[in-house]
Parts: sequence; C-alpha cells; structure tokens
Amino acid sequence: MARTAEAFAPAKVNLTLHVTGQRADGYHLLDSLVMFADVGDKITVQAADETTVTVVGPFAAGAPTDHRNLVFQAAELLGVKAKITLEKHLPAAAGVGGGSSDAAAALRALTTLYNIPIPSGEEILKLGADVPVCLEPDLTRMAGIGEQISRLSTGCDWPMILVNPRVDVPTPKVFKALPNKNNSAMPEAFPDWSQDDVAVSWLAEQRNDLEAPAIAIEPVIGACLDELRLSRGCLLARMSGSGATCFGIFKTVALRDQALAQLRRDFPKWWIVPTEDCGVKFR
Ligand SMILES: C[C@](O)(CO)[C@H](O)COP(=O)(O)OP(=O)(O)OC[C@H]1O[C@@H](n2ccc(N)nc2=O)[C@H](O)[C@@H]1O
Ligand SMILES: Nc1ncnc2c1ncn2[C@@H]1O[C@H](COP(=O)(O)OP(=O)(O)OP(=O)(O)O)[C@@H](O)[C@H]1O
Repeated sequence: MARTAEAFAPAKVNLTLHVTGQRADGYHLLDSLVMFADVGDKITVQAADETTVTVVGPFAAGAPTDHRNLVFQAAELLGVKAKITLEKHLPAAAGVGGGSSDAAAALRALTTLYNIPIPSGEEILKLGADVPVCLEPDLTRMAGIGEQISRLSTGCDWPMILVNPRVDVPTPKVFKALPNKNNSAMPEAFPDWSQDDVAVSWLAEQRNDLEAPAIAIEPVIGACLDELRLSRGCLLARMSGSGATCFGIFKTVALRDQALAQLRRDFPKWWIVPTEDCGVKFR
C-alpha cells in the first residue's frame, strides 16, 4: 500500500502588523502578532517517482498546479518527490497566508512521510517570509522579515469572523503604497490573554500599518471593516496581512453567529467564515 501523510494548513491571521523599517534589499521589517484560525487547506502527500500537484476544493482556481505552487517548492527544498493533493479552502492572495501555510504544511507532511528533518529557518525563509511562522501554527510574535519567531504558547479563544470581499491584493503593491516604513513596534510586554477585555483593549491600541494603503488600492476593504464594526457585539475589526481579508473579534459566539448570518445575507458574494484560534484545539 502507498505511504501517505496529511497536514492541515490553517489560515494565518495577523492580529497586528507593525512595519518598523525596510532593509537594503527592499524587504520590510515587521513586528506582528500572528494567530492561526481553525479554517484552512488540507495537504495529502504520497510517495512517488515524480512530484505532481493536484489542487481540488472550493478555491482550487486560485492556486497553480506547477512549480509555482509553494507546495511543489517545499518538496524541491527537501529534495524529495511526491504526489501532492491540495484541498484549497482559503482564497489566494488574500492576506491569510494561503500559499505560505500550504508550504509549511507540505514541509510537515513530507518530512513525516520520508522521516527526514525539517530544514533550517534560513532555508525555509526562501519559500516565503511567512513560511517560518506557519510551521508551528500557534500564537506567535513574528519579527525581522518573518524569520524571528517567538511562540507565546497561549491561546486567545475568541469567536471571530473572517471576511474577504473577493478582491486579490498583491503583497508587493501594498508594501509599495505604504508611505512611512519606520513605524513603532508593539510594546515589549503582552497582556494577560486569559482576560478577554484586557487583551482586546490592548489589541485595539495596536495597528496593521498595511491597512490604509490596502484600502487606498481596494476601497471595498474599508467597507468590509465598516460592516464588521457595525455588527452588534464586534469588539475589534482589522485587516490581516496585506489584505484583503479582514477579521472581527466578537463578544460571544451567539453575537458572532448573528453577525455572520446578517453579513452572509447582505454580501452573498463575499467569503465570510466563522472561526476560532486553532491553536487552542491543537495545543
Ligand atoms: C505581509 C505578510 O503577509 C505579513 O504576515 C507577509 O510579510 C508576507 O509574506 P509572504 O507572502 O510569504 O511574502 P514573500 O512571498 O516572501 O514576499 C512577497 C513580496 O512581499 C514583500 N515583502 C514581504 C515580506 C516582508 N517582510 N517585506 C516585504 O517587503 C516583498 O515585495 C516580496 O517580494
Ligand atoms: N499553495 C498555494 N495556494 C495559493 N496560492 C499560491 C500557492 N502557491 C503559490 N501561490 C501563488 O501565490 C500567490 C499569493 O497567494 P497567497 O495565498 O500565498 O497570498 P497571501 O494570502 O497574500 O499571503 P500573505 O498573507 O502571506 O500575504 C497566488 O496568487 C498564487 O499564484
């Protein structure tokens, strides 16, 4: 029987994203608090003589099936061949790290399949700045261009909604549109995550510096945020990554579900999903 391995590739959500500088090579320095949602893609790998990528699922159309797919590049980086099946549930180019989380999950599945070690952080970074943080999906402070990882080993079990107005926002375009690259970092100390109101107030004082430039490129992102903020029980709404996906944190599951139903009624073409922090379940 053919050997197979599976891995879940959860959506990455930048709860904060402070852009604190720019390197000589153009990459931006970040200070970001990253969580992982319980919605995501699924990777299945099977030992094979040639690497192939088959993409299925509701968002299959957004992902390439050749070497441009980051799961293909993950196999190349490891020097192994596999039949890779990718079930896409996350929209591409959406600020939820679909490609990066897939690459990280492919690394997890392929190293399990072939019983080989995960490469060094420096090697993994070659697949994308977001790939190191996606390797261990847990609440994390990410700095540098994405290579400095501090796991917080705690969870924030909030009822949330992810909303994507179905516009693609290319990451380089949004970084380019940011006028000031030297913004303040987050405070050194984090709040007590077990106290929801304290933690959300602290989060509300932080920023996503890419939000304004992304809205300037795609004003519908501003409309998404307005809709979330107007929903009853929404404590905080912000964009993730370079957009266009936005998240809303809700006071209770019941209020979250009411808002979810209303948003789905009002915006049937948008991608609107309920979620929680997947780290809470994985831990
Ligand atoms: C914006 C974030 O989503 C926040 O988590 C990530 O930093 C983006 O990570 P990613 O999609 O894995 O990024 P990469 O594929 O490495 O880079 C795509 C492009 O984004 C820009 N980029 C990305 C990361 C970074 N720290 N600075 C950048 O300026 C660069 O123009 C780069 O060419
Ligand atoms: N497995 C993959 N899934 C989706 N897109 C992929 C994948 N591999 C490569 N790509 C390419 O990467 C591009 C960016 O998609 P991706 O979902 O990684 O971006 P993103 O959500 O903006 O990421 P980030 O949050 O890191 O900014 C897509 O347009 C697609 O062509």
